[in-house]
Amino acid sequence: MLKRLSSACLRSSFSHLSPRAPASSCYAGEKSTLGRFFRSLRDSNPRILVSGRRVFYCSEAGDGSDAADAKDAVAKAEGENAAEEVGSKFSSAIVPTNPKPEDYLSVLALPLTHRPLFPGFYMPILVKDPKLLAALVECRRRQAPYCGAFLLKDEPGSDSGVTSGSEPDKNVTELKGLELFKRLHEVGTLAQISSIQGDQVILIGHRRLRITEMDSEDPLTVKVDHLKDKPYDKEDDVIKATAFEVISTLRDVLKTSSLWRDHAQTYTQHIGEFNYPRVADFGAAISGANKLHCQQVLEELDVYKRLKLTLELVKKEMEISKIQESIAKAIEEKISGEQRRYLLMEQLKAIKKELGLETDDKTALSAKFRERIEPNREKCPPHVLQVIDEELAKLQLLEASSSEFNVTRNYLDWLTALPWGNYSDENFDVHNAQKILDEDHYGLTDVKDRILEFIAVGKLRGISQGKIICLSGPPGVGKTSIGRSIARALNRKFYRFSVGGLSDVAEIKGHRRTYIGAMPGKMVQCLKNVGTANPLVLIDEIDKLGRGHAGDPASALLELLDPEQNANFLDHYLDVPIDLSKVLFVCTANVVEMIPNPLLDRMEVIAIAGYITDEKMHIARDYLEKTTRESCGIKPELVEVTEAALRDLVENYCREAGVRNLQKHIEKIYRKIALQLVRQGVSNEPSPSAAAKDVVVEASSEKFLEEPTESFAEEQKASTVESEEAISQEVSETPGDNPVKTLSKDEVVKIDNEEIVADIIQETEVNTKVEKILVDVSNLSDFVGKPVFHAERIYDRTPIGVVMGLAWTAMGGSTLYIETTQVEQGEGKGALHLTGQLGDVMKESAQIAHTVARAILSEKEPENPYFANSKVHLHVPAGATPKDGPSAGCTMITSLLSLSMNRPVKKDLAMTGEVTLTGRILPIGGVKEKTIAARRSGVKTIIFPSANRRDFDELAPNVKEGLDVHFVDNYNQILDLAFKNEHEAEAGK
Ligand SMILES: Nc1ncnc2c1ncn2[C@@H]1O[C@H](COP(=O)(O)OP(=O)(O)OP(=O)(O)O)[C@@H](O)[C@H]1O
Repeated sequence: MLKRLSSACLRSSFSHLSPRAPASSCYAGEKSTLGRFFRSLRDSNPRILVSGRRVFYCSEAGDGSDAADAKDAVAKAEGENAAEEVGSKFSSAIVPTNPKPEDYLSVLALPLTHRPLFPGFYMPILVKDPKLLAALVECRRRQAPYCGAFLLKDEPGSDSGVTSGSEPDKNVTELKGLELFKRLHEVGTLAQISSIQGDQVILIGHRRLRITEMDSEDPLTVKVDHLKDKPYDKEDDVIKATAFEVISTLRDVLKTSSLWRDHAQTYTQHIGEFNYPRVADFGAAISGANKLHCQQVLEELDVYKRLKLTLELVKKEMEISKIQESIAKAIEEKISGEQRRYLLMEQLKAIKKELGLETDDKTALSAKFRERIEPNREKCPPHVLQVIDEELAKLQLLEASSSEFNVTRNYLDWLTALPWGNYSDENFDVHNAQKILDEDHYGLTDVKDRILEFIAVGKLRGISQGKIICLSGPPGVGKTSIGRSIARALNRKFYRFSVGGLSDVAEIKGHRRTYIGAMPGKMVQCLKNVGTANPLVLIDEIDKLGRGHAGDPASALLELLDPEQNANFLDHYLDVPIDLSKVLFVCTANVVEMIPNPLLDRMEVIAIAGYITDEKMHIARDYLEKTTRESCGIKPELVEVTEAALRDLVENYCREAGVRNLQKHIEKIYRKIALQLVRQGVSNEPSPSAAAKDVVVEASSEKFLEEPTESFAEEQKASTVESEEAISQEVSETPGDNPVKTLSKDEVVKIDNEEIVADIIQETEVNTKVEKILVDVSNLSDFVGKPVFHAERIYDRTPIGVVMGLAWTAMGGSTLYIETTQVEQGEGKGALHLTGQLGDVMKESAQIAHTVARAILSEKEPENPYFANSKVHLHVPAGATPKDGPSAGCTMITSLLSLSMNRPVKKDLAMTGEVTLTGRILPIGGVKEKTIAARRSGVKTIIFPSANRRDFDELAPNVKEGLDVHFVDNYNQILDLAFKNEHEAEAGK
């Protein structure tokens, strides 16, 4: 409680108690306080201490002298005036009228919740019980202002006594009579009621009391015995030493704890005479010890023991104050460090500003934006300049910490970062472009021609207009990489973004600026990124565009791509029209049919069908192998992949339309080769011996530089000889029979050191015997494993009822079989059963085929009732792959006829074509893919619809080479081709 009392509170209390003593006098410095303290201890005999005009009163001197004696002493010491003053002070603090304190044998019991009251000390308490308060007021009025102050015991079961300063009992005021009596500690203090203000009562402790019995209940009055300290020898050394130790510890604590200083100052002015018992009480009273420990001190009547108890308390306090000091110091250091930094930063800012090195944030920002736009001011459209100027003006008016400031700053950042009117110089040199395109890609003549045409038009017009080219084809045919190559050929910057799965329009058109974290769309990001207004933008996977709830991205792309609209493309974030008409857009797709129609309508589709074996061989040899070898860091002379191995790889391992899988296999081969080479000890880094030689040269040449002495030649000679020795040592240490060039001393001196070492390194490298790694058909499986099994060609010679068809998928073309077999036969049992995950169109196509086959059979063999009486099962392997489309119509008819006529079809024959009910053959798509797939499967004869002749004729000669292709209008023609046996065929020829 004492500790918790603020010094201000105490000050006010004391100034009230001793009105004549100036408040400031209570706050003398620490030195004077301790000085008085020591003096009072040294001069412990006089009971009244006179210090200047200040008088300290000891309420209960060790020998029981009273206040009247004190008054006399003061009168003697200071004369009348001083006596008067003391008297007036006494009248306001303790009223020494009859009866004397020791006459009080029955007193009002005042419960103290926090700490006991020590004799000679003040304690303000709050009395909430109105009856008790009235009784106290009455006591004062009756000139008998004494009561007993007793510490309240903790409620049984609570542990609040263990920790000092714990929450006081909430219901102390509710304790009355016997209940209260039982809760009081037996030993307490006779307290003078100094003043009562409202419910605040100020007590001054006088002497120790012990309760003997309860006198009356409400308010509680108790009968008491007055206690005296046990007699002790004032000259006893042990007591003296203990007392001094208490004092010295107190002094140490006072040094560190300002809180204690306040307490000490306050009490030393009012405590009066210091003797040993009083020192003990003083230490306990001002310590922050737990109330039970303080009560122990109060109850102890043996002075030595009391001193010892107090010493324990103050020592503990010392430790606490040390910890407090270290905590305070650490925190202070931290805070002062931060403050110092802040202060220095502020100073730095001010200095920079003063020197004109840095302006404030806003001005610096504005200057930065202006600087950015200045070089482009002429090229920048006026409406954009106007917006920039307006925003810059707005920025100056905004508070730097406001959110709008940030929005404006970000906006300006984007606006000024765009390459307004900044175009890269285009390459209109067709030959150069052709060279670049050929450098990067084999074949792809359609794409390359289209790009060259584009350049030619640009050259004639003087400017090139943005166009949308769409490259469609199976994966891995080089759509994305040719895009990059086109950009290089045109000398435009390249930017690629994929719209696969994109469903948010904001990705393309940006968010409105008002949203938190708003960003411009992909196109604006692209322009900022590339820094030119005419880049080549590759929009990948346009056929996989998502469809989201937040608008339709396809429509947003339309605005972006359409040359009619994109001259004024409006991004939501930027909110100023951007001219995208100079941008060249290249889109890629696997399936053109999946591209939204309005988009497709604006594109120029170039189909890349896939590669045949020869093309793949070229690509592998001239492009993939080269780049992979370089990326693996392998020198060409160290490895050889034979033609046969490469062909084996292409035909048996990588049979897909594109070359991505082939690329992966080649990478696999080269990775393994790299490992083998490293194991053999070949690396591109200099060998350790070469490194050692480097060191020798470095050391010697440094020496030459540092010490250009007269005897330079000799030194050079000497050091070179050294290096020569080192070199021959190194080289001779290398294993094997490498010929080592031994240099004579004269030679060495003549030639520059570096040259020698370079020569030797080169020679050792050349002479290092590295076995060239050969990848052949025989060891190909060591590098890429066994060839994967391809089920594409199931039959070497198709049995009856089985015919090979040609199909088109997003992965390229492929061959497939149509199989039919008879399930059962009987009068009128004719039916068709279909399996093989066929789509609706294919099912219908099968029904048509059944009908047409029946019609043809009845025409060819009128007496054959096969279809009328047989249930036929038609299956298209592989059963797990969904299939659809009408192009297998003619294959199905052929298969059904083969079954019904019990004749196999011609060997190595494949066909494709939609059939009508009347037997006419309609055109199909994917001629190139299908032809390539047929070649892959070893087909010799292909039947295509006549309408596809043009498509076939356009194919490269190497694709067509060696194929016997027939074009048909009517199914009857197929019948002739398919079932003509070999002899007939040869006779026909
Ligand atoms: N004609 C070619 N000449 C040289 N390299 C080629 C050729 N075609 C493809 N490549 C190489 O094949 C790899 C795969 O090509 P790319 O990634 O461009 O395929 P893609 O058609 O875009 O596939 P996807 O549709 O899956 O995106 C690239 O490393 C590319 O260089």
